[in-house]
Amino acid sequence: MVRETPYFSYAVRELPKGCQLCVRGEKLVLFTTGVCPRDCFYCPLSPWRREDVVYANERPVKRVDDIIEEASLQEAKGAGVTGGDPLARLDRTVEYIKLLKENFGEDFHVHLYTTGALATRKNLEKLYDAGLDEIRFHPDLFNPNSRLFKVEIENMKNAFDFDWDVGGEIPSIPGQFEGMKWYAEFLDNLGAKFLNVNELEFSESTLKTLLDRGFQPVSDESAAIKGSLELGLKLLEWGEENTSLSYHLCTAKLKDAVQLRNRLKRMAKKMAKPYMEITEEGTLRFGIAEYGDLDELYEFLVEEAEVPAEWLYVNREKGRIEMPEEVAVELADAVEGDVKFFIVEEYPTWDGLEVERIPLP
Ligand SMILES: C[S@@+](CC[C@H](N)C(=O)[O-])C[C@H]1O[C@@H](n2cnc3c(N)ncnc32)[C@H](O)[C@@H]1O
Ligand code: SF4
Repeated sequence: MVRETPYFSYAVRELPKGCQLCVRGEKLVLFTTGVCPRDCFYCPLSPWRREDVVYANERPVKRVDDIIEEASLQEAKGAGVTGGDPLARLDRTVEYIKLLKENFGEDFHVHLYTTGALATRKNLEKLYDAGLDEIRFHPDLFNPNSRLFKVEIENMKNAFDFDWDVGGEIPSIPGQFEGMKWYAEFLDNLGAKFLNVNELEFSESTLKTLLDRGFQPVSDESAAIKGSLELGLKLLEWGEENTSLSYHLCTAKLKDAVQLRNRLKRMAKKMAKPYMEITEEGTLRFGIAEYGDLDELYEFLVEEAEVPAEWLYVNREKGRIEMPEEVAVELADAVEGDVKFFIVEEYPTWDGLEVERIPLP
């Protein structure tokens, strides 16, 4: 039976270990390069992420310590190594896997996504020796006449010489059932453990291409593509009968509502300053005051408005003074002039993305 998980996704048999940690927000997302030998029409990466850049979650990585710091803040129990194709910068990827294992121990679970184009036996051996626990292949399945597809499929066979979990991970593309079935059978015959299927989503950079190809979003509020989820479910039903693989159909809703929220909540506990409230969604909520001269504003708030200094934090980078929500509400009522007060909600992430701003009268 295909079962619905508590995370708005669907599964047949056991969830891969990498997914079990990811849905709980316990996986660091380690993007080791945007470089990739492929050019999938559905590639979600923005143009600046297609470059040779490194990120740990949303944090740009300048030094290896940035990776350790981010993983510690998140209290991560593992990492998903992604890209691009992490094998396009193999030495860097190997170095980071070793670093994580050295700092957080052997049990820190690391899985990696790859096209397979560069998965020679020698390269896989380096990843295995670094401690990689799980590898997921995404070959050019929807372009089966390409030269790369043949190389990727050949290379995948090398992965079965090592004692780690091997699986596939592909998007569910409406109209491509035959290809997806073929891949499930191929994996099953090789002795793979699982096939993960992702509900297809558009991103800013692919919306036009997907619309031109006749795909439609499921609604105005969602990035998911119509028919992808249903096709994924059909594959899971077929796969349960015809293969012995485990399947996980990862939905757009899981990524937004569960995985991201759980990761944010873990981060929020570490990032929240005393005057910030952690919301149900894992965002940080607090009050702010904005005014041209922050020093003048600070002096006014402490001396004239008699706000205890320990309730205030001058954030020069963002040009504002931060405080508890209730204090901002009271001050907005009492203070006249050009000072502007707001309640804001931000992600507890490195970039502190603002998701809500309520002006106070
Ligand atoms: C974002 S990629 C990262 C690793 C690598 N770039 C790749 O494509 O395999 C991870 C997985 O996302 C899936 N994916 C790629 N494009 C997608 C899209 N537009 N919507 C949903 N899933 C997608 C693929 O199944 C892929 O294995
Ligand atoms: S393999 Fe991944 S990164 Fe590479 S083009 Fe395809 S979706 Fe983009």
